[in-house]
Amino acid sequence: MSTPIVQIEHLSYHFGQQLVLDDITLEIPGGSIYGFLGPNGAGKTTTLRLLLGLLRKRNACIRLFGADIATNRIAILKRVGSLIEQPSLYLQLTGRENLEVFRRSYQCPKQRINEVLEMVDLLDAGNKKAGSYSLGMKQRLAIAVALLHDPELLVLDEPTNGLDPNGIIATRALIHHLNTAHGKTILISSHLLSEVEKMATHVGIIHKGRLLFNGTLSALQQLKSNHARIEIEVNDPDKAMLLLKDDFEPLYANGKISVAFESQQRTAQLNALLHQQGIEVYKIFVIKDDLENLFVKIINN
Ligand SMILES: Nc1ncnc2c1ncn2[C@@H]1O[C@H](COP(=O)(O)OP(=O)(O)OP(=O)(O)O)[C@@H](O)[C@H]1O
Repeated sequence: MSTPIVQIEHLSYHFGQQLVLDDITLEIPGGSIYGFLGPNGAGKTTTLRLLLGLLRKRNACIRLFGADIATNRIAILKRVGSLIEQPSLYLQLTGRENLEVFRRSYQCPKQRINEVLEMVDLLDAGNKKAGSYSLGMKQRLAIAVALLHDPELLVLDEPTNGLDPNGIIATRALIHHLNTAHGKTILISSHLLSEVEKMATHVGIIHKGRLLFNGTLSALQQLKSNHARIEIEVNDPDKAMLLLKDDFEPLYANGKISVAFESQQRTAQLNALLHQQGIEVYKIFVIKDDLENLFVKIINN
């Protein structure tokens, strides 16, 4: 297996007396979109700042591309593009001129400006002043700046924050495109599970400085289906409750019976049992806890 692009081992961090990160261990595989998810104040930005060497800690075990950030910061940052704090754009300059300013300091070839404008879908708006851009366009221009030196890893802190629905969709599409068409590994933080669920291949859930989940999105969704229930609507709920009581631990609420989902076979058994006892089954379906509920459950554990 190839070395993960990011490896954090047992990372803790204090601001004064406050423990902000508590023994964080995670890995981000190359080629992934890693959604770093947590409510406000969970410790996402602090983790990202430590990762990029913007905050320092002695003996923190943080490796990017297999090298320790503490001793290889400059070499590592050449391979990383990031958007952590507010994008620092010159609003009186055009999108193209903004890129030219950064291109000179990064010493990238001139043609790179057109390439990154195209990547973020701003080629047509490149000659307009950044001050006239929508928030979503400004965000895309800032991402274009982060892409100038052709980084392998892109770190974006809450990239959809404050955007309108169209801006959110465009940013999501851009992240997906950068990953699939340009091979970028992307780390995005977010406080919205629904957002992460739409973009990420891998997920880390952080709450109060502790990492509660780290794995693939499908593993998280598997966890979700383990929380699924079967809902049943019948002509005689009282009789059905009696029948199911011993084997299925049914719950009754709002005129509906529900039992924990175990397997399709078990669902068929339940249906057959009700049918054999003369109960008419009007509806029987699996309801999955949406990830939002699961997230709340995970963080409340
Ligand atoms: N420079 C700082 N000095 C002191 N405390 C800080 C500092 N930066 C962050 N904190 C505290 O550390 C904790 C984690 O903050 P952090 O910004 O990492 O969280 P977050 O998950 O990124 O949340 P948000 O989405 O609100 O930015 C919070 O309690 C915050 O108040």
